[in-house]
Amino acid sequence: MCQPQKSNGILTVCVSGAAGQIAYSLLPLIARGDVFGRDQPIELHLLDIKPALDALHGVVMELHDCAFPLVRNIVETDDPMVAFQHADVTILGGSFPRRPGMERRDLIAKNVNIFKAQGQALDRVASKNVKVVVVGNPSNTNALVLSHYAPSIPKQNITALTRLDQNRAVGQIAMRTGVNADQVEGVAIWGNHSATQYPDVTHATVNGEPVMPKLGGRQAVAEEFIPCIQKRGAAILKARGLSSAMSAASAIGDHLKSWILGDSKIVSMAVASDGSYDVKPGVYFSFPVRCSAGGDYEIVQGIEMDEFSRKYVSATTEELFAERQEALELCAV
Ligand SMILES: NC(=O)c1ccc[n+]([C@@H]2O[C@H](COP(=O)([O-])OP(=O)(O)OC[C@H]3O[C@@H](n4cnc5c(N)ncnc54)[C@H](O)[C@@H]3O)[C@@H](O)[C@H]2O)c1
Ligand SMILES: O=C(O)C[C@H](O)C(=O)O
Repeated sequence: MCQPQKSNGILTVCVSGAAGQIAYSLLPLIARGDVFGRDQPIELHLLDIKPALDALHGVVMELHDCAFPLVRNIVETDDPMVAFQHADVTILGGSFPRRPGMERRDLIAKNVNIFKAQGQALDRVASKNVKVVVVGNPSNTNALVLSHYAPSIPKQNITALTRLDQNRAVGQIAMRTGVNADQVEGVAIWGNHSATQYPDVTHATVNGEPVMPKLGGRQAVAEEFIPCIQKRGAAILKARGLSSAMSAASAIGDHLKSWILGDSKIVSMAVASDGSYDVKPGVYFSFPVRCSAGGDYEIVQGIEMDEFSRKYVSATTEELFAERQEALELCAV
């Protein structure tokens, strides 16, 4: 069950980047009750930057036109202090996009400023029990910066989205083996939401049978399946001319539903590393987690990791610590 901070039982859900394309697919899912439950009334706090406020107002007009019974109030603003006020759940999609010629460091620099300001605002006005999912890229490192500037919010309440990568892996397995997606189990995403992520199928099954041979064995998985998932975002961008939005929104809904309402299945989320699987504390790293109702989760322990998997986990860990170093240097400026 959700535990709204407000005594009237209304859950305050903040969406940043609310005039953007992910929000356009996500807001109806939330407003209809598909994420937090069909009996959970909500107040929407929609945040975007000043130049996008007219577009945001158009989105709000459409939300009114949908006449969703669960939506009790809508706030539209360009001020994070207003948007995060009493927020129970915050979805952070607003970020600076990569432009041609930008180096990764430039992208991190632009986003450090955004997530610094948002972290400080969250720290001051959000519920101390707020649940945050960072979506804007580079999402794991943006989550780290946010957490750095929001010391009063427990680190475990801040997460970044890798459920899209998990869903992509499940979708590919289902397609390649000719089954429905719900017949696939045990896929895990490790590390960064980037091309170094490790979509791990070493323990995955289809109808209870190991997936690896069905995908053609380790070499085929290494040469075809893993790169397909790692580069799926770029492939969609190339095909659509826009980055993924419907699938991202659907994955955000899945992430929050598992986290807030609990899930009998193991799912992947980027969470604060705690030394599990030799990933030192200090980064937001995607692990397989088990979510219990009410917003608690734990990193699943004891998953056997062979040499094949260790190599990938080590590469994505290295990338995240390099991003951390760059971000913290920029924070110190
Ligand atoms: N983690 C994932 O799995 C995943 C998947 C897909 C997309 N993404 C990322 O999610 C982000 C949003 O994607 P989109 O397709 O909705 O982008 P979009 O460009 O359509 O929308 C982004 C919105 O954010 C707003 N914005 C920019 N700076 C802001 C700020 N400081 N505060 C509030 N709002 C701000 C923009 O005005 C815009 O309306 C991008 O960074 C994208 O790369 C992540
Ligand atoms: O927006 C992007 O760069 C791609 C996005 O993160 C995705 O995985 O689709």
